[in-house]
Amino acid sequence: MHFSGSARAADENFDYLFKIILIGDSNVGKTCVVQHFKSGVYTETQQNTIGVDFTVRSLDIDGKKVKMQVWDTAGQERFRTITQSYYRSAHAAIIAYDLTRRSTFESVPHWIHEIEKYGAANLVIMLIGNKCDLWEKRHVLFEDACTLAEKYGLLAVLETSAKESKNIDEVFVLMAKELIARNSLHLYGESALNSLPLDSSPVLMAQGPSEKTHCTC
Ligand SMILES: Nc1nc2c(ncn2[C@@H]2O[C@H](COP(=O)(O)OP(=O)(O)OP(=O)(O)O)[C@@H](O)[C@H]2O)c(=O)[nH]1
Ligand SMILES: [Mg+2]
Repeated sequence: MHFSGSARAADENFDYLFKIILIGDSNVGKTCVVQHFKSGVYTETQQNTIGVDFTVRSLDIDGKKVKMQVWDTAGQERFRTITQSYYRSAHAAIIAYDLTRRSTFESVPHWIHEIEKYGAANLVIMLIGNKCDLWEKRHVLFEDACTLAEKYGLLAVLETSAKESKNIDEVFVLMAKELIARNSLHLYGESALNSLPLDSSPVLMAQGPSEKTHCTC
C-alpha cells in the first residue's frame, strides 16, 4: 500500500476536509484521473494500483479552502478486502468506468452495492465515464449512463479524459460543492435548505459544463 500525499504544516489550514474514495474496475483509468487532478499531468502507462494510493489537493471554492483527500483504490479483485475497509470513513465515492469497455459499465451496479454494504449511509456517489478521447471506440452511450444515474439516485455523470484533460477538475469541484452544501445543511439545519437546489436529478456532463446531453469529445 502506498501513501503519496504529504501532510506539510502549511496544508493543515483548511475550511473543509473531504475524503473521497475512487472505485471501479481495473484499467478504467482511476490512477490517471487522480494524477491529472493532483498535478495536471497525464502519464500514458500506469502500474496497476496495489491496495490504496492516497492523494491530497486543496481547492478554492468561493473563497473557502477545501482539502480533497482522494483514495485511489485498486480495481483488481484480489485487493477487495483491503479497499473495502476504506469505504466506512469516506464522505463520497466516485465510480469510474471505461466508456470503450462495456463490461466496466455493467459493473457499476456492483460497485454501488459495495458502497451500500461497506460505506456510511447516504454517501454522495458520482459516476465518471473515462477515456472520452476514444470516442470512436465508444461502447457506452452517455444516455445509458444517465439512465443508470437516475435509477440509483447518483449526484452526477461526467464523461472525462485524463489524456486530453477533459472534465477532471470539474468532477472534484462539483463534488466539493455538493459536500459543502450537505455539510452546511448538517451544521445549520433547515435554514440551509433554502440555499440548496430543489431539483435532485443528476448533473449530466458529457464534456463541458455547457453541454449537458451529448458527448462531442
Ligand atoms: N485513451 C485514454 N487512455 C487512458 C485514459 N486514462 C487512462 N488511460 C490508460 O488506461 C490504462 C489504465 O489506467 P490506470 O489509471 O492505471 O487504471 P486504473 O483504473 O487505476 O487501474 P487499477 O489500478 O488496476 O484499478 C493506462 O494504460 C492508461 O494510460 C484516458 O483518459 N484516455
Ligand atoms: Mg490504479
